[in-house]
Amino acid sequence: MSGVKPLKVGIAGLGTVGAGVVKLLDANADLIARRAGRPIVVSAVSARDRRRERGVDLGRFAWVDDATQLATRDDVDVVVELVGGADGPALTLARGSLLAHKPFVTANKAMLAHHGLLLAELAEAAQVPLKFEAAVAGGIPVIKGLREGAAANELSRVTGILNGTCNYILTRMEKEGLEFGDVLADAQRLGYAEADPSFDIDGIDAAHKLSILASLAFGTRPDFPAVEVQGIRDIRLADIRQAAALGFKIRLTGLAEVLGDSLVQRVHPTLVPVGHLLAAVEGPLNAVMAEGNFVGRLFFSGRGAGEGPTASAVVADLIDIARGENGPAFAMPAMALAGLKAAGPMARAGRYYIRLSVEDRPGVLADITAALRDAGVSIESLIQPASADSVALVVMLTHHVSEQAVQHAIATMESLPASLGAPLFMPILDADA
Ligand SMILES: NC(=O)C1=CN([C@@H]2O[C@H](COP(=O)(O)OP(=O)(O)OC[C@H]3O[C@@H](n4cnc5c(N)ncnc54)[C@H](O)[C@@H]3O)[C@@H](O)[C@H]2O)C=CC1
Ligand SMILES: N[C@@H](CC=O)C(=O)O
Ligand code: NA
Repeated sequence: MSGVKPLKVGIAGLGTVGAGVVKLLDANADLIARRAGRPIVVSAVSARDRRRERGVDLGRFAWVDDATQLATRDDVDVVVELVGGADGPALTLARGSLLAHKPFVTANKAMLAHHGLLLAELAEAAQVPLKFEAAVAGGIPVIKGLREGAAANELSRVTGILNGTCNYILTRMEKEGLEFGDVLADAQRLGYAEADPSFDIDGIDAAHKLSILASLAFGTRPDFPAVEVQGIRDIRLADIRQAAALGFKIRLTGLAEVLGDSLVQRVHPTLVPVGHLLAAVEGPLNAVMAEGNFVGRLFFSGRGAGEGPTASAVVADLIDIARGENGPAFAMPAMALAGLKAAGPMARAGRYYIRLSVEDRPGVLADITAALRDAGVSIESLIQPASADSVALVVMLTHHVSEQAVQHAIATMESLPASLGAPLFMPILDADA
């Protein structure tokens, strides 16, 4: 491909994803050049520690101590940000690159969830692409799928498993009978977890991604603060076993849908019927389901975290840029994105799983059932799994009720003298949802 100008890439961040991008560009260089119409080469890199062993030869690239300088270097045509963090150097680099009219690629969902609208506006003003396929569901081409493949459809709902770390933890608990804390370190070692893993396990990472998906799907401004979030920290092995006995798996799901003139955005551990597509999503896999008014149901699945899959998505964006593609970041021009009010938590209804720990003594079950009756929550089944010592676990599945009623019953149950901590509740996904 002599005579063709290569696309010169500056990479900030050489951790799991950054090193993966260098390896992939090396390994598939010829194929990528044929598909992109020109070679894609790394010209300059920046990271915190120059000497760290990363399994790649960095001697060929210019080393830049201050990553934000990549934005203005003549040997950089496109900037790839793989540092992380909603603000700080990542945001400075993003703004600097777009203001310098350089295409910008990022895997940073935290930054996009907080500043996506601003960055989209800057990209449009500069008429350069802002690309972030890696930011949602790692290697799965779901951004492209919604932004381009489903662009002709009105989308009514997006549901998904959006965090590989949580899915990996829940699956290993389920298959190996391990407790939550036993598995987290493995997820970190395998490169799935965020630098601060509480972003994963507390559902914040999934919420970042959900707010990006909602914007793409519904033509709304990314609204991360409006996402209602609960993570998996309180899920015990006993919940997973009980759910399995009742025909469910526990998955951390994200749901976004437009209800009238308001937007539901929610991340919550959920009971998924074993026959449902999302129940088969295991380990670090992610999945996204979207409903279009002409295409029907779309189901995307694949690896949502880790070096190879995430690098694959970053390089796909670079190939688009090398080809000259430059569509709007969030499927329509930033100024056309609407602001929808958040649907209140009390607008919801469905079936729920409730688990509480109580002192094992006479009269407690009667108090629990009274709390449910007074709140108007009707119970489909109540189970008291065998438990040790003087602590009893009580597990209930409700009939279809309002979440407001469930929350009311839970508040009463928590205040009972025999209560041993905050009850856990999880929505149950409908089999055909
Ligand atoms: N690991 C994964 O599976 C996925 C990660 N992401 C996102 O990709 C980004 C990078 O993630 P990882 O590679 O996992 O993180 P990491 O922690 O492995 O790597 C971060 C890199 O940034 C460098 N860095 C930190 N501060 C810097 C600064 N001021 N200037 C220059 N370099 C700096 C570090 O030295 C390191 O090389 C994050 O935004 C993350 O949310 C997205 C999808 C999947
Ligand atoms: N920490 C994230 C990485 C990918 O986005 C996850 O576990 O999904
Ligand atoms: Na993706």
